[in-house]
Amino acid sequence: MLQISGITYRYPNATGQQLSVPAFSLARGEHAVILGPSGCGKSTLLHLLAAILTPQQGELRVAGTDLRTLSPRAADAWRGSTVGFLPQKLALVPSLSVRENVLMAAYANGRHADRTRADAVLEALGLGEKANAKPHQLSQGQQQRVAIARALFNHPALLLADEPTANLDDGACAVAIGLLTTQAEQNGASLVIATHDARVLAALPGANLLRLGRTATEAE
Ligand SMILES: Nc1ncnc2c1ncn2[C@@H]1O[C@H](COP(=O)(O)OP(=O)(O)OP(=O)(O)O)[C@@H](O)[C@H]1O
Repeated sequence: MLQISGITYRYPNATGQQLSVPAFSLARGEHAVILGPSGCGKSTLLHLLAAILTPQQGELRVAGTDLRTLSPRAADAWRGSTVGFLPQKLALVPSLSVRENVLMAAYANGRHADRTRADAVLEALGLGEKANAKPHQLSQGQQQRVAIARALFNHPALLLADEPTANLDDGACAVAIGLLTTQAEQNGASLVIATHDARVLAALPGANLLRLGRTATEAE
């Protein structure tokens, strides 16, 4: 599903260190956790895996596609059919209903807005009653579930989650990780979570670990 070999990335005009990612691979249906301190490049790596950014060096294959070979247009099409993204800031549109927020995944990829599928995904996430509500009428946890529904809408092979447990208490953290793993499994997707939250590791003992920016303390 995912093969990384010797990739590096530096933002244009950036003065800081470039991101260097160790060799890593992930089989279909497996889970991975990208770990590391703030600023080490976890979000940047998720953007590389989603073909939003392109590495300057190295090999990066996701779901059989060599991401470096994609034109920007082909990358957009590939992302729409292959990747579900759960951003740290959920980016729900306040003026749209919960159902319409989920359907945005279809609009964004030029697909048919399948209301029945949107409602089925919302139902599976326990939000069947909330389809017509606006995001501000939902709790934080419910809003995150809407964003998970939106990420799953296009049947992605790869589900990427950026700091999904930031600002959650222990109970909500366990619920969020349980939801992500269950939904990834039910949808046949591989799950990659970027985090600096040790609770995620504890909740996913079988996950493959990819450590970035290892500090001396962590290395001990
Ligand atoms: N668009 C950008 N242009 C230039 N530099 C950037 C850009 N985005 C991020 N960076 C820099 O790249 C480095 C990695 O940032 P990134 O957001 O990937 O880290 P992170 O590990 O996800 O951090 P956090 O845990 O705080 O979210 C940081 O030094 C950051 O300042």
